[in-house]
Amino acid sequence: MAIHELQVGIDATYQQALKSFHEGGVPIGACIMQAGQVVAVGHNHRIQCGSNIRHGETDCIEKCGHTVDFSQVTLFSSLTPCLMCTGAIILYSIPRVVILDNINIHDYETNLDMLRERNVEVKILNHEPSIELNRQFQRSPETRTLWLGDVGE
Ligand SMILES: O=c1cc[nH]c(=O)[nH]1
Repeated sequence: MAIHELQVGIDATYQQALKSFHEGGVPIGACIMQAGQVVAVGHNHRIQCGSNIRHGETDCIEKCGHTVDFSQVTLFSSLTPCLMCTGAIILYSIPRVVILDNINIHDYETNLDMLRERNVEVKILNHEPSIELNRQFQRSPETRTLWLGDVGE
């Protein structure tokens, strides 16, 4: 993926994370790109919809409906995918995943192993603004419980 396309994906994903944060939600965003274009964006809806399963990644996959050929896309996520999102990536045969923060999560390495075992290309960027947003949300006393509930710790 060309550098400018990568930047488009990073920006769209981070904007979704910020959007969720400004809505009072868990700040995890995602986007799906195909042939250099963003075809869907999504973010976590734990607070906004009281949802346990609309994570950034699953929300984004859901928004693709049945019209997107998942074999041609790259999914960006502002946090390493959880087990559920890893399952969805494998289920829909998404071939590439770009992760913006692999620092603020501790038990998800096995999810990355699972993706790689299925030949999913995993690119970890460690994008500072995403890391900082997640770090603050995880550490702040007002939002810590929310974070822990969402990441299943
Ligand atoms: O992968 C994850 C983990 C927690 N929350 C999300 O939105 N996505």
